[in-house]
Amino acid sequence: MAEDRAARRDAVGALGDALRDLVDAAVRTEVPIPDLEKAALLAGEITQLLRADLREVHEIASVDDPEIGERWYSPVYGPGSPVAPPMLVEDFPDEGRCVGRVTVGKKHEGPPGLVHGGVLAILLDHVLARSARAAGHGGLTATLTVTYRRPVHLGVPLVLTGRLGSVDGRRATATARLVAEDDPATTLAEGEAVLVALRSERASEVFAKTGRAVGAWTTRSSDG
Ligand SMILES: CCCCC/C=C\C/C=C\C/C=C\C/C=C\CCCC(=O)SCCNC(=O)CCNC(=O)[C@H](O)C(C)(C)COP(=O)(O)OP(=O)(O)OC[C@H]1O[C@@H](n2cnc3c(N)ncnc32)[C@H](O)[C@@H]1OP(=O)(O)O
Repeated sequence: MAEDRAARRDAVGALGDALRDLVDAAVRTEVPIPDLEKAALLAGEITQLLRADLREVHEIASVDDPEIGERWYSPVYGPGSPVAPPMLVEDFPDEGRCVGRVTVGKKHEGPPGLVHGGVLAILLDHVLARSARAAGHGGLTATLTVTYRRPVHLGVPLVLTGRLGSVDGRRATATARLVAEDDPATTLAEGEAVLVALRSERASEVFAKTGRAVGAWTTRSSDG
């Protein structure tokens, strides 16, 4: 069974890679109209193939692990998601820190040649929530403040560092910083967040439709 899931994860990741290539080509192509029309037909065939067995919207994917919050279709880091950049994240739980590495492409463009600010916000939100989660203080983002200091260019390797700040009952704070890999001294954007763990009874309500125990966003203590 474990082996089945590993094989399925490989296949999900391979499809994700292929679809991300497709999305990149789709948002950059200047081929003639008949080729666009042909591509639309071919894409429709792929859709039919995948629709043969679909989850409901609240259902958790068989490749996921909801207890630790590993999401194979996460729009931020999910290997299976065509819309994820995807960001690769390393956790340093003892230091309350995590480091994300990502290069953002054309599909996430805002101003010409620059990364969309909303996309920077989602990347910062992820490392903020994750630095707390990795240190055992998982919660939902209650507030998120983003400061955009310099334009961030497409196609440039970026490094995001999230750091857990204070913890007070179900509430934690975190800060994050975004830099270009080749210029780590210049801050491009910063994030600050308050993360609040759901009380367990509230979590049961919020995640009821998934039909599964979802531990990663919930307080595990009785401090609620
Ligand atoms: C696949 C292979 C790759 C491998 C990857 C492997 C692993 C990946 C693993 C993990 C990934 C990790 C993490 C990243 C994950 C996700 C990041 C995305 C995060 C989100 O996308 S998340 C969605 C958006 N988010 C919401 O959907 C929240 C909606 N909202 C609510 O659900 C409530 O609003 C809530 C719960 C926030 C509060 O509700 P509540 O009823 O529990 O609150 P309550 O009043 O009891 O307050 C309790 C204490 O929090 C304080 N407090 C409350 N609100 C505050 C605020 N705004 N500012 C300051 N303090 C606040 C109070 O002051 C009190 O503090 P005190 O106890 O000291 O008085």
